[in-house]
Amino acid sequence: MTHRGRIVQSTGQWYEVAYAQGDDSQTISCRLPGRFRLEDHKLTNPIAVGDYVHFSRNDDGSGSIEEIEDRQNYLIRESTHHKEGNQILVSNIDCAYVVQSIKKPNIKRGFLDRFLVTCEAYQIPARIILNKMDLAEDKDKPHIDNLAELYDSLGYNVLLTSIKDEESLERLKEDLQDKTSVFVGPSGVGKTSLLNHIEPSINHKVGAVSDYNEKGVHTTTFAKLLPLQLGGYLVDTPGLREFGLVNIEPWELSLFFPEMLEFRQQCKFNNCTHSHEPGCGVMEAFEEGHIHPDRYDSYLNILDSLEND
Ligand SMILES: Nc1nc2c(ncn2[C@@H]2O[C@H](COP(=O)(O)OP(=O)(O)OP(=O)(O)O)[C@@H](O)[C@H]2O)c(=O)[nH]1
Ligand SMILES: [Zn+2]
Repeated sequence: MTHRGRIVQSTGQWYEVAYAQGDDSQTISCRLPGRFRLEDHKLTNPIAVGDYVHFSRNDDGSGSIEEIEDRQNYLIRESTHHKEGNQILVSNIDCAYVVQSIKKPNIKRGFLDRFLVTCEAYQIPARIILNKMDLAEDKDKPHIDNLAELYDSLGYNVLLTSIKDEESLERLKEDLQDKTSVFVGPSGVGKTSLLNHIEPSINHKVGAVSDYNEKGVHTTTFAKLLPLQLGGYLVDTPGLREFGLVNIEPWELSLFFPEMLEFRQQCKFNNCTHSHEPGCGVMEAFEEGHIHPDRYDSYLNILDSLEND
């Protein structure tokens, strides 16, 4: 007889699997039998935190993983152990939140757009958190409103938060309920602070540099799923900062800009990069004001980095 559960943590050899036991949630340490082989040779791990699995119980109280369900999506990073290949960091994510602060540090549009492209490429729904709203002055507000309007119109919900504004945190909690979510964003924007307010039991150190040990050496860390009292999980993975755009060809980039989809079909060349080609539907749409100049600018910047890779 097998049971269904979800991997919430891993040491590389053992997998902690959470499963429902009546109304409660339990965990069991499981091993992955050697017969599981990598089918996709670009990946270095056959199983990842976030995977839904079926396991059987052993006499000693441990479990054996019998089956891994197909993944809805996953985030990868280039493996640090293997020269080639990517490691799945975490799978089955319902929503990725790109966290930025409106001040200290300022909003980084480049980071934001790059990350949204990554989410589109990995088929992970994305939302945006603009944090530290308590630092906004009256003169900043029109700019913030414009930004929120732009990204909302592209299908990325924008949440305005401050750890000093309880109401904004309640809205965020409602958003997170019963979902598996991940927070990403530059250093210092308040990711840890937000997590601590949402789930005080997590109690991470604010301002801690979690990615590196005291000597500044990168430490290999596996992702974890932190259960939320309100239902759902938050992904805790320091390695997320390094993850970038893997395997995107320059001509594909516009597939991940929702506002370009309609216009790219009108391009004369089907491998058009919308940067210099004649008969380009995207450039025409930009000139007619259908694509925001800042987004087109981000597009060109990312294209440039893909072409020079
Ligand atoms: N004014 C204000 N300060 C905040 C807010 N949220 C976080 N901070 C402060 O911003 C600083 C950085 O917060 P962290 O939570 O460590 O930021 P982080 O994004 O987790 O940073 P890394 O761990 O480096 O990625 C701390 O001094 C927090 O107290 C907010 O809403 N308003
Ligand atoms: Zn084009």
